Amino acid sequence: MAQGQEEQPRDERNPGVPLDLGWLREVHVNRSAVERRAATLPARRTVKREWQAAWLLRAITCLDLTTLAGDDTPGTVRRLCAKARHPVRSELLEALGVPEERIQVAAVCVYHNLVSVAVAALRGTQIPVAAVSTGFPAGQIALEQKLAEIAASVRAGAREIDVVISRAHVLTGNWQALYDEVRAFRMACGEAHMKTILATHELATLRNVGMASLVCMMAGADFIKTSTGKEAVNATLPVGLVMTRAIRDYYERTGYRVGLKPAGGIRSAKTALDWLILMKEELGDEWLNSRLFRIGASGLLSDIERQLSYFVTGHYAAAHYNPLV
Ligand SMILES: O=C[C@H](O)COP(=O)(O)O
Repeated sequence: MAQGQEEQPRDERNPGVPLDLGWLREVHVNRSAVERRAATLPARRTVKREWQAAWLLRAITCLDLTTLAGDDTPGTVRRLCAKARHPVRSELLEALGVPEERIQVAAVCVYHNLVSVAVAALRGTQIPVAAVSTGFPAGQIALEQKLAEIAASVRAGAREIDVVISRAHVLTGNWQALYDEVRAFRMACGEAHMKTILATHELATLRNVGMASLVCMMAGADFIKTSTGKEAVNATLPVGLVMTRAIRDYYERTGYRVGLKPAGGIRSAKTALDWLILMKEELGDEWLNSRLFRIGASGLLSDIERQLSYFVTGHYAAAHYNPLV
């Protein structure tokens, strides 16, 4: 944080700052150093067995429980919302001594046409609905349509909006265009929190990932998110490392904390723990909560529940006992 700058109150949103091209020019990424560090992260800090259940429950509270499939129906969204209300079987929580009301997912994430179904299904809970808007996943529609999608999602009750950036702005180095686009998204979101999806695998270089991360934060992103889940490669630790370093840099210079959301292909409890370790190592305990960390996943919860069951009973439950979420 710049000298003399006030500490950001914990709940204050990042308002964004003017685009600073000089700052972007300072971004350098040494790919092999990043890959080396990312490879050692999981090994550096294995979670002790007695803490594993607590870490897994923490991962659930940071989970954006997601369904983003072509065959989504109101019925599948309602089932997902029922799971969001009770992500872990009562008897497991009881055995772990954790009150049921303490464990809820962070959000339910759906396509924007299904927002109203999810909002209705989650009524009476604090769980927000997140909508993927702006021409998800490719973002290849006109800006006016993107803004209209955001507005429609907000009207339908989404309290969080996951937007995709135009990869072309990054690939052509048009940082002003990227800044203006994300700024317009943020204005359209209003009070809804905005997660900016970088689709990192389509940005060509890790330096581009670092620069795009900064531009999105300068334009007022509440979160930066790795992937849509639809790219050929989605959330990876090297990309996460570059993004957490950008978040740290942004915090040190502006005093504003921005969150990270890895998403796409995170299906095992072990991978979820790796991401928690990355956050702890790179950004500290301050970031280990749903205000600043989310995991976007459609198929992770069942493995976490399986591992919790193993922790409690000492053996894995038969497959037919595990939920299909
Ligand atoms: O934003 C979330 C992702 O689309 C989820 O991807 P996934 O289905 O690979 O877990």
